[in-house]
Amino acid sequence: MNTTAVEITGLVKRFGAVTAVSGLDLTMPRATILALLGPNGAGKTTTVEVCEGFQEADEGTVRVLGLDPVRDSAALRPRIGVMPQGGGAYPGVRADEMVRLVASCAAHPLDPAWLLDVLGLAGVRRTPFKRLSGGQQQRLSLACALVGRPELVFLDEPTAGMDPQARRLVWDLLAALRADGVSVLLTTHLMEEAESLADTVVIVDGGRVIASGSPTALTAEHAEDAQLRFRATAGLDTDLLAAALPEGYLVTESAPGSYRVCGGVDPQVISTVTAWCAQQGVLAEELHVGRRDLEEVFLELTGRELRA
Ligand SMILES: Nc1ncnc2c1ncn2[C@@H]1O[C@H](COP(=O)(O)OP(=O)(O)OP(=O)(O)O)[C@@H](O)[C@H]1O
Repeated sequence: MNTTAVEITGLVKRFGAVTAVSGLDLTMPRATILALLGPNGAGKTTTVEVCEGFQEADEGTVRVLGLDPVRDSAALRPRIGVMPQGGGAYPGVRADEMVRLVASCAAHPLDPAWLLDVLGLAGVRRTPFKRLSGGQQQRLSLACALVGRPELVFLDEPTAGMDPQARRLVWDLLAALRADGVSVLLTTHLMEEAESLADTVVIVDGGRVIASGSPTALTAEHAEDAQLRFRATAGLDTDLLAAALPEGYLVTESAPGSYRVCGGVDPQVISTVTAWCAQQGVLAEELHVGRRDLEEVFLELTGRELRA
Protein backbone atom coordinates (compact mmCIF):
# COMPACT_ATOMS: atom_id res chain seq x y z
CA MET A 1 0.00 0.00 0.00
CA ASN A 2 1.15 3.53 -0.75
CA THR A 3 2.36 4.95 2.56
CA THR A 4 1.82 8.56 1.54
CA ALA A 5 -1.54 10.20 2.20
CA VAL A 6 -0.83 13.46 0.38
CA GLU A 7 2.04 14.43 -1.89
CA ILE A 8 2.16 17.93 -3.36
CA THR A 9 4.96 19.13 -5.64
CA GLY A 10 5.29 22.67 -6.98
CA LEU A 11 1.59 23.50 -6.63
CA VAL A 12 0.55 26.79 -8.20
CA LYS A 13 -3.03 28.08 -8.14
CA ARG A 14 -4.06 31.47 -9.48
CA PHE A 15 -7.37 33.32 -9.32
CA GLY A 16 -7.08 35.97 -12.04
CA ALA A 17 -4.30 38.31 -10.96
CA VAL A 18 -4.05 36.71 -7.48
CA THR A 19 -1.59 33.87 -7.01
CA ALA A 20 -3.10 32.03 -4.04
CA VAL A 21 -0.53 29.20 -4.02
CA SER A 22 2.87 29.71 -5.57
CA GLY A 23 5.05 26.60 -5.63
CA LEU A 24 3.97 24.65 -2.56
CA ASP A 25 5.56 21.29 -1.68
CA LEU A 26 4.26 18.98 1.00
CA THR A 27 4.42 15.30 1.90
CA MET A 28 2.13 13.76 4.47
CA PRO A 29 2.56 10.13 5.58
CA ARG A 30 -0.51 8.02 6.28
CA ALA A 31 -1.93 7.72 9.80
CA THR A 32 -0.56 11.10 10.79
CA ILE A 33 -2.04 14.50 11.54
CA LEU A 34 -0.69 17.44 9.57
CA ALA A 35 -1.59 21.02 10.51
CA LEU A 36 -1.35 23.81 7.95
CA LEU A 37 -0.70 27.12 9.69
CA GLY A 38 -0.48 30.50 8.07
CA PRO A 39 -1.75 34.07 8.23
CA ASN A 40 -5.07 35.00 6.58
CA GLY A 41 -4.79 34.66 2.81
CA ALA A 42 -1.67 32.46 2.97
CA GLY A 43 -3.21 29.86 0.64
CA LYS A 44 -4.23 27.15 3.12
CA THR A 45 -7.86 26.74 2.04
CA THR A 46 -6.92 26.86 -1.62
CA THR A 47 -4.34 24.10 -1.08
CA VAL A 48 -6.89 21.96 0.73
CA GLU A 49 -9.50 22.57 -1.98
CA VAL A 50 -7.05 21.45 -4.66
CA CYS A 51 -6.42 18.26 -2.66
CA GLU A 52 -10.18 17.71 -2.39
CA GLY A 53 -10.57 18.13 -6.15
CA PHE A 54 -12.74 21.27 -5.75
CA GLN A 55 -10.09 23.44 -7.42
CA GLU A 56 -7.81 22.46 -10.27
CA ALA A 57 -4.07 23.12 -10.01
CA ASP A 58 -2.55 25.50 -12.57
CA GLU A 59 0.88 23.94 -12.14
CA GLY A 60 2.44 21.17 -10.11
CA THR A 61 1.42 17.69 -9.08
CA VAL A 62 -1.00 16.67 -6.37
CA ARG A 63 -1.52 13.07 -5.31
CA VAL A 64 -4.05 12.11 -2.66
CA LEU A 65 -3.91 8.46 -1.58
CA GLY A 66 -1.85 8.02 -4.73
CA LEU A 67 -4.61 9.43 -6.96
CA ASP A 68 -5.14 12.62 -8.94
CA PRO A 69 -7.92 14.53 -7.12
CA VAL A 70 -9.55 15.81 -10.35
CA ARG A 71 -8.95 12.99 -12.83
CA ASP A 72 -9.57 10.21 -10.27
CA SER A 73 -12.26 12.06 -8.34
CA ALA A 74 -14.84 9.25 -8.60
CA ALA A 75 -12.41 6.75 -7.05
CA LEU A 76 -11.19 9.19 -4.44
CA ARG A 77 -14.48 10.69 -3.18
CA PRO A 78 -15.60 7.63 -1.17
CA ARG A 79 -12.19 7.39 0.49
CA ILE A 80 -11.90 10.96 1.81
CA GLY A 81 -13.88 13.10 4.23
CA VAL A 82 -14.23 16.84 3.83
CA MET A 83 -15.14 19.52 6.35
CA PRO A 84 -15.14 22.89 4.58
CA GLN A 85 -14.48 26.17 6.37
CA GLY A 86 -17.64 27.30 8.14
CA GLY A 87 -19.38 23.97 7.45
CA GLY A 88 -22.73 24.41 5.75
CA ALA A 89 -25.98 22.47 5.29
CA TYR A 90 -29.58 23.01 4.31
CA PRO A 91 -30.95 25.28 7.07
CA GLY A 92 -34.05 23.16 7.72
CA VAL A 93 -32.43 19.73 7.80
CA ARG A 94 -32.25 18.05 11.21
CA ALA A 95 -28.90 17.02 12.64
CA ASP A 96 -29.48 13.27 12.43
CA GLU A 97 -31.09 13.47 8.96
CA MET A 98 -28.00 15.24 7.74
CA VAL A 99 -25.56 12.62 9.05
CA ARG A 100 -27.78 9.73 7.87
CA LEU A 101 -27.99 11.24 4.40
CA VAL A 102 -24.21 11.41 4.12
CA ALA A 103 -23.89 7.91 5.62
CA SER A 104 -26.28 6.52 3.00
CA CYS A 105 -23.76 7.45 0.30
CA ALA A 106 -20.95 5.42 1.93
CA ALA A 107 -20.26 1.70 1.54
CA HIS A 108 -19.32 1.06 5.18
CA PRO A 109 -20.44 4.06 7.22
CA LEU A 110 -20.07 4.53 10.93
CA ASP A 111 -23.26 4.37 12.97
CA PRO A 112 -24.67 7.95 12.75
CA ALA A 113 -26.29 7.72 16.22
CA TRP A 114 -23.00 6.64 17.77
CA LEU A 115 -21.10 9.44 16.04
CA LEU A 116 -23.63 12.09 17.14
CA ASP A 117 -23.29 10.76 20.67
CA VAL A 118 -19.47 10.85 20.58
CA LEU A 119 -19.59 14.43 19.33
CA GLY A 120 -21.99 15.47 22.08
CA LEU A 121 -24.89 16.04 19.66
CA ALA A 122 -27.29 13.31 20.82
CA GLY A 123 -29.40 15.90 22.65
CA VAL A 124 -29.89 18.02 19.53
CA ARG A 125 -30.24 15.27 16.95
CA ARG A 126 -33.79 16.42 16.02
CA THR A 127 -32.84 20.11 15.94
CA PRO A 128 -32.79 21.81 12.52
CA PHE A 129 -29.34 22.91 11.39
CA LYS A 130 -30.18 26.62 11.52
CA ARG A 131 -31.15 26.38 15.22
CA LEU A 132 -27.90 24.71 16.27
CA SER A 133 -25.27 26.93 17.88
CA GLY A 134 -22.16 27.76 15.84
CA GLY A 135 -20.07 25.19 17.71
CA GLN A 136 -22.78 22.52 17.29
CA GLN A 137 -22.95 23.23 13.55
CA GLN A 138 -19.19 22.77 13.39
CA ARG A 139 -19.43 19.41 15.20
CA LEU A 140 -22.23 18.30 12.87
CA SER A 141 -20.10 19.24 9.91
CA LEU A 142 -17.28 17.15 11.37
CA ALA A 143 -19.67 14.23 11.86
CA CYS A 144 -20.58 14.45 8.16
CA ALA A 145 -16.88 14.41 7.21
CA LEU A 146 -16.25 11.31 9.33
CA VAL A 147 -19.37 9.19 8.99
CA GLY A 148 -18.27 7.60 5.71
CA ARG A 149 -15.27 6.03 7.51
CA PRO A 150 -12.72 7.89 5.34
CA GLU A 151 -9.05 6.94 5.08
CA LEU A 152 -8.13 10.61 4.94
CA VAL A 153 -9.97 13.70 6.17
CA PHE A 154 -9.50 17.35 5.22
CA LEU A 155 -10.67 19.70 7.96
CA ASP A 156 -10.61 23.45 7.34
CA GLU A 157 -10.46 25.15 10.76
CA PRO A 158 -12.40 22.31 12.40
CA THR A 159 -12.63 23.75 15.90
CA ALA A 160 -13.16 27.43 15.02
CA GLY A 161 -15.93 28.79 17.23
CA MET A 162 -16.02 25.76 19.55
CA ASP A 163 -15.89 26.08 23.31
CA PRO A 164 -12.86 24.55 25.09
CA GLN A 165 -14.76 21.38 26.07
CA ALA A 166 -15.92 20.71 22.50
CA ARG A 167 -12.45 21.49 21.16
CA ARG A 168 -10.85 18.92 23.45
CA LEU A 169 -13.47 16.35 22.54
CA VAL A 170 -12.65 16.87 18.85
CA TRP A 171 -8.90 16.63 19.53
CA ASP A 172 -9.45 13.32 21.36
CA LEU A 173 -11.58 12.03 18.49
CA LEU A 174 -8.96 13.01 15.87
CA ALA A 175 -6.17 11.39 17.90
CA ALA A 176 -8.28 8.21 18.15
CA LEU A 177 -8.85 8.25 14.38
CA ARG A 178 -5.10 8.54 13.80
CA ALA A 179 -4.52 5.56 16.09
CA ASP A 180 -6.97 3.68 13.83
CA GLY A 181 -4.86 4.56 10.78
CA VAL A 182 -6.83 7.57 9.51
CA SER A 183 -4.83 10.49 8.09
CA VAL A 184 -5.92 14.03 9.00
CA LEU A 185 -4.94 17.21 7.19
CA LEU A 186 -6.29 20.29 8.95
CA THR A 187 -5.89 24.03 8.82
CA THR A 188 -5.95 26.04 12.01
CA HIS A 189 -5.15 29.40 13.54
CA LEU A 190 -4.90 27.81 16.98
CA MET A 191 -1.29 27.21 17.93
CA GLU A 192 -2.36 25.02 20.85
CA GLU A 193 -4.30 22.81 18.44
CA ALA A 194 -1.29 22.36 16.18
CA GLU A 195 1.09 21.90 19.08
CA SER A 196 -0.94 19.30 20.94
CA LEU A 197 -2.35 17.36 17.99
CA ALA A 198 -0.16 17.51 14.90
CA ASP A 199 2.71 15.18 14.02
CA THR A 200 3.78 17.69 11.40
CA VAL A 201 3.20 21.43 11.30
CA VAL A 202 3.55 23.17 7.95
CA ILE A 203 3.74 26.96 8.07
CA VAL A 204 2.58 28.59 4.85
CA ASP A 205 2.97 32.22 3.85
CA GLY A 206 2.50 33.85 0.48
CA GLY A 207 1.38 30.54 -1.01
CA ARG A 208 4.53 28.60 -0.17
CA VAL A 209 5.93 26.59 2.72
CA ILE A 210 8.27 28.63 4.89
CA ALA A 211 8.86 26.04 7.63
CA SER A 212 7.80 22.52 8.50
CA GLY A 213 8.52 19.83 11.03
CA SER A 214 7.20 18.39 14.24
CA PRO A 215 6.08 21.00 16.81
CA THR A 216 9.01 19.94 18.99
CA ALA A 217 11.53 20.31 16.17
CA LEU A 218 10.16 23.71 15.13
CA THR A 219 10.29 25.12 18.65
CA ALA A 220 13.61 23.45 19.48
CA GLU A 221 15.50 25.22 16.68
CA HIS A 222 17.74 27.79 18.33
CA ALA A 223 16.74 26.24 21.66
CA GLU A 224 20.09 27.33 23.03
CA ASP A 225 18.64 30.85 22.89
CA ALA A 226 16.38 30.34 25.87
CA GLN A 227 14.19 33.33 26.59
CA LEU A 228 13.22 35.13 29.73
CA ARG A 229 9.61 36.18 29.75
CA PHE A 230 7.99 38.33 32.39
CA ARG A 231 5.01 40.57 33.01
CA ALA A 232 5.14 44.14 34.32
CA THR A 233 3.50 47.52 33.72
CA ALA A 234 2.87 48.12 30.02
CA GLY A 235 5.04 50.59 28.12
CA LEU A 236 8.42 50.10 29.80
CA ASP A 237 11.38 51.44 27.80
CA THR A 238 12.69 48.19 26.31
CA ASP A 239 15.73 49.91 24.74
CA LEU A 240 16.77 51.12 28.16
CA LEU A 241 16.47 47.61 29.59
CA ALA A 242 18.45 46.18 26.67
CA ALA A 243 21.17 48.75 27.36
CA ALA A 244 21.45 47.43 30.93
CA LEU A 245 22.10 43.92 29.59
CA PRO A 246 25.25 42.65 27.84
CA GLU A 247 25.58 43.56 24.17
CA GLY A 248 23.43 41.60 21.72
CA TYR A 249 20.39 41.14 23.96
CA LEU A 250 17.00 41.96 22.49
CA VAL A 251 14.05 43.06 24.61
CA THR A 252 10.55 43.24 23.16
CA GLU A 253 7.07 43.90 24.53
CA SER A 254 5.19 41.12 22.73
CA ALA A 255 1.80 42.25 24.08
CA PRO A 256 1.01 45.13 26.47
CA GLY A 257 2.78 44.27 29.73
CA SER A 258 4.36 41.04 28.37
CA TYR A 259 8.11 41.23 27.88
CA ARG A 260 10.60 38.91 26.26
CA VAL A 261 14.37 39.01 26.73
CA CYS A 262 16.26 37.09 24.04
CA GLY A 263 19.96 36.36 23.87
CA GLY A 264 20.55 33.69 26.48
CA VAL A 265 19.52 33.43 30.10
CA ASP A 266 21.76 33.07 33.14
CA PRO A 267 21.38 34.08 36.79
CA GLN A 268 23.08 37.43 36.10
CA VAL A 269 20.59 38.31 33.35
CA ILE A 270 17.63 37.52 35.61
CA SER A 271 19.13 39.60 38.38
CA THR A 272 19.79 42.53 36.01
CA VAL A 273 16.23 42.45 34.68
CA THR A 274 14.57 42.34 38.10
CA ALA A 275 16.92 45.01 39.48
CA TRP A 276 16.23 47.25 36.45
CA CYS A 277 12.48 46.84 36.98
CA ALA A 278 12.94 47.70 40.66
CA GLN A 279 14.78 50.89 39.65
CA GLN A 280 11.74 51.80 37.51
CA GLY A 281 9.54 51.17 40.54
CA VAL A 282 7.77 48.20 38.95
CA LEU A 283 7.56 44.57 39.95
CA ALA A 284 8.61 41.93 37.38
CA GLU A 285 6.04 39.15 37.75
CA GLU A 286 5.54 35.68 36.27
CA LEU A 287 9.20 35.28 35.34
CA HIS A 288 9.54 32.33 33.01
CA VAL A 289 12.64 30.88 31.42
CA GLY A 290 12.10 28.53 28.50
CA ARG A 291 12.26 27.88 24.82
CA ARG A 292 10.03 29.62 22.33
CA ASP A 293 6.52 28.34 21.88
CA LEU A 294 4.95 27.65 18.47
CA GLU A 295 3.19 31.03 18.42
CA GLU A 296 6.51 32.81 18.88
CA VAL A 297 8.09 30.77 16.07
CA PHE A 298 5.08 31.51 13.87
CA LEU A 299 5.25 35.26 14.51
CA GLU A 300 8.99 35.32 13.94
CA LEU A 301 8.58 33.58 10.60
CA THR A 302 5.51 35.39 9.32
CA GLY A 303 5.99 38.82 10.92
CA ARG A 304 3.80 40.64 13.38
CA GLU A 305 1.92 42.97 11.07
CA LEU A 306 -1.77 42.37 10.43
CA ARG A 307 -2.68 40.83 7.05
CA ALA A 308 -5.48 42.15 4.87
N1 LIG B 1 -12.26 31.85 -5.49
C1 LIG B 1 -11.35 32.83 -5.35
N2 LIG B 1 -11.31 33.86 -6.20
C2 LIG B 1 -10.40 34.85 -6.08
N3 LIG B 1 -9.44 34.88 -5.13
C3 LIG B 1 -9.43 33.86 -4.24
C4 LIG B 1 -10.37 32.79 -4.30
N4 LIG B 1 -10.10 31.94 -3.29
C5 LIG B 1 -9.05 32.45 -2.63
N5 LIG B 1 -8.63 33.61 -3.21
C6 LIG B 1 -7.49 34.42 -2.79
O1 LIG B 1 -6.37 33.57 -2.68
C7 LIG B 1 -5.58 33.93 -1.54
C8 LIG B 1 -5.45 32.73 -0.62
O2 LIG B 1 -6.71 32.48 -0.03
P1 LIG B 1 -6.99 31.22 0.93
O3 LIG B 1 -8.46 31.23 1.26
O4 LIG B 1 -6.43 30.00 0.32
O5 LIG B 1 -6.13 31.62 2.22
P2 LIG B 1 -6.14 31.00 3.68
O6 LIG B 1 -4.72 30.78 4.06
O7 LIG B 1 -7.05 29.83 3.76
O8 LIG B 1 -6.74 32.21 4.54
P3 LIG B 1 -7.63 32.23 5.89
O9 LIG B 1 -6.72 31.90 7.02
O10 LIG B 1 -8.10 33.65 5.95
O11 LIG B 1 -8.75 31.24 5.72
C9 LIG B 1 -6.25 35.13 -0.92
O12 LIG B 1 -5.62 36.30 -1.42
C10 LIG B 1 -7.68 35.03 -1.41
O13 LIG B 1 -8.27 36.31 -1.48
